[in-house]
Amino acid sequence: MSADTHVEMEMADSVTGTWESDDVILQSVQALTEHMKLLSDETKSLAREGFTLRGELERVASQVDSKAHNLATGMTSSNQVGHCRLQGHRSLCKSDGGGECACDVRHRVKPVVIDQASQVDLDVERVYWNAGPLKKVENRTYEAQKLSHLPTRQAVHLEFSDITYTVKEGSMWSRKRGNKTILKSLSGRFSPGELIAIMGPSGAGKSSFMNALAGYRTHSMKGTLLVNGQARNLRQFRKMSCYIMQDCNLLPHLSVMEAMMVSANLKLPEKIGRGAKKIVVEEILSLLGLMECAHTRTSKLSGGQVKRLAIALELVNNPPVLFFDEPTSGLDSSSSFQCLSLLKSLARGGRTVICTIHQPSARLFEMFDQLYVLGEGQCIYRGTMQGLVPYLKNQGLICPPYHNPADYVIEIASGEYGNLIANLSKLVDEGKCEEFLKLEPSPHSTSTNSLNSNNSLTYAHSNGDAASLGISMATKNEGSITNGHMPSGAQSNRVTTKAVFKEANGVTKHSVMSCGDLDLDSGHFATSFLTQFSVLFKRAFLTIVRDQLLTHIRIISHIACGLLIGLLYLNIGNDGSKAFNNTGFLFLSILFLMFTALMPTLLSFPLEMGVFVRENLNYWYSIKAYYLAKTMADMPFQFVLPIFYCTIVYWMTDQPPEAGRFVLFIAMATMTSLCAQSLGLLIGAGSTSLQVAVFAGPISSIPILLFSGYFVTFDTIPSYLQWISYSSYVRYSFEGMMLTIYGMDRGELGCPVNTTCMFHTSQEVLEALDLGKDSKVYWDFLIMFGYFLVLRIFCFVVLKFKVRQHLG
Ligand SMILES: Nc1ncnc2c1ncn2[C@@H]1O[C@H](COP(=O)(O)OP(=O)(O)OP(=O)(O)O)[C@@H](O)[C@H]1O
Repeated sequence: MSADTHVEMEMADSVTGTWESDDVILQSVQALTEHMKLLSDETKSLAREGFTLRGELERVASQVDSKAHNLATGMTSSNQVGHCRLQGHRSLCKSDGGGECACDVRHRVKPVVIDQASQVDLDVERVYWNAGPLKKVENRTYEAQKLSHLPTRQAVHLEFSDITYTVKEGSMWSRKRGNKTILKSLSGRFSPGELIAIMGPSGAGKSSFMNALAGYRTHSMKGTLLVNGQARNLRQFRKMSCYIMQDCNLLPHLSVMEAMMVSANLKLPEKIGRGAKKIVVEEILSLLGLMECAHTRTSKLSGGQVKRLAIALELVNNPPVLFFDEPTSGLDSSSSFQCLSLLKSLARGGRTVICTIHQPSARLFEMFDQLYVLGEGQCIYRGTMQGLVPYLKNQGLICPPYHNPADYVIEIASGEYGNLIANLSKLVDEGKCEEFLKLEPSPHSTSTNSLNSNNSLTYAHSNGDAASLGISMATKNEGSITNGHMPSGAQSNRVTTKAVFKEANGVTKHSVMSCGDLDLDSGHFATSFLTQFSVLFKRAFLTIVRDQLLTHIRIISHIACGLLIGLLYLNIGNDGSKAFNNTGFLFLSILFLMFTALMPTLLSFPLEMGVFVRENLNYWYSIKAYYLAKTMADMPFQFVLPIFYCTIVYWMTDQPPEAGRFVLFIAMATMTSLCAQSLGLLIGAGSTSLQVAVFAGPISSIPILLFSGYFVTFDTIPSYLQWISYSSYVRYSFEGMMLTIYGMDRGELGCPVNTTCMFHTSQEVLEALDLGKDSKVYWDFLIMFGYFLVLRIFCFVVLKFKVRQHLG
């Protein structure tokens, strides 16, 4: 194949052509086969030498052996190795084993100039798919690296030095209050394309370290953190990275596809159409094995699926840096393996993948490329997974045979072999680990290896290949980003453009994003405030409609309790002998409306807080957009439900049959409900847990009810406590309702024959409850509206505070 070949594919569904053998590919396959055999021999000899994990190595050796054999067998049938001559152009399609070949072409690929070396690499990859025996091997790892429709991103190198994190210890009032240093002068470098594990015993500082790297603990953190050679800009960095927490908080009432579309609509630029976003979403879902449950509600997913969905949600905008806090926690060994395989393939795609891990099994441990081992907040080893055992051996710490090296290093970090942490940390500082920093091929990484033009075994991420994996790598070959410096503005776009063309040149990579679609360098959100609001409003509305607790039970209870209360106080509204009962009915109605608005909010909002914090920290949207959407989406229900209730009870209890009074009654009821819900939001946002919220909600209602003027009239309240009465919104609600029913010159009340009536006029009822002539319904309404606004503003401030707290 000559250099500078032009390749073009036409848009078509399925086309056939003539199959041709290709000597270049045959040569490449032969070379690859030799390498696989070599690898197999090396693995076998390692196993023979009694290297740790003997069984595992032998298994790998036999697998490599059989793959090499299969490949060699596939090669003997020359018609399976070659090119499809299609519509006058050479293309890379499947052979049917005979002279015909078929091609499923879905996209137009612009003509691109390709060089011979990269074409050889690509052809070899094709052979993996075309050669009969190998085609049967499902290789999700390989697939995971592609993510061809994701926006292209620049790879990110993280470099940190002298990271120190100190917290205040002891209570605020204690004399013994002092500082505790959790992270002690940590330095290192994390590169793209590698799966990095932060390991250490419990309390070693893994989470604190990752928080510091991710930018979630910045106030008490000291040290330098460079992103592609430049000081980290926190806003930019948060936009280009994502943090997947241990507890994957998801909204339970959305399906997997709906949740993904919300993510796509918020994280991808607005100019990208819905169809294109759907392609991105479907690609990620099928890659992560979630396509089968695309229409399943997230509450019905298994633990492993929840983890994968949490990853999928963040992958939408293809962040080049991924942080995972204990990604395997709560998963069985098989799901843990799958989860780490996925992370590894994401790393192989050019991403920088960093996870904390407690104590991985030998099988999981082997999957990591780089380790950063912590003990008491100090680094005791940093280097490759393979380098750990030799390094420790150099220090006189010999890992016993058949012992998991991960367990061994954790035992060392826990002090089981004496207090070695200070010494080991000193050795790391002296650079004794440096020789173990270089990544060497591991038996498990065969799927990510490819042949370069020199036919030497290299990692996929070590040259331009990474561009075809969705992330453009900052390597020596990349012109202006030679030194790992992140280019800005046009320069950045140029690099991305190059990557996109490389994709086109590649096999079937067609990013639906055009270059420059993603403005990574700005610290702004991907979408405008209006888009954020509309996406979040739709999501919140859908969630409320589907939420049985919040909506279905509330609708039923408003109707059922309305009927029950209506029957209990049937036809008493105009009876002068039952005026006290009628005031009881009004107060009971307020109580009912108050608690039916307060309790569901208290129960649901703290659970939603986790989702909000995660999404906000991962830079999906602004707090303002979320809060406004959440508040507005609930508004229709806050109007409709009191209308249901009031319509039933007002007429059943025979209140004055006047339209004006009826509308005012509904208005006061709605405002009561809104105030109660706002209080619920405030308590829910401010509470540290659901239990605290459920306790604090009803307790906070006690003074509000006590000072409402129903149990104790205003004049009876001691003067030094009367101010509390002004802060009780129920006081205004009750007063407003009383004035609505008995005020506005209602006149005489009915008095049945042969009955002694305590009250003959409505004015007498109002005076009995200290509701003087100067009380006005509209004032009560306005004060409640002000109360509602103040509570909502407080809630917003609390939400902001909570996010700040997380940012440390
Ligand atoms: N805000 C804080 N105030 C006081 N101590 C803290 C604070 N945050 C963390 N620590 C302490 O710092 C140490 C490291 O905590 P960290 O959560 O980072 O450990 P870890 O290695 O992630 O532990 P685990 O594996 O158990 O989650 C612990 O001893 C913890 O108690």
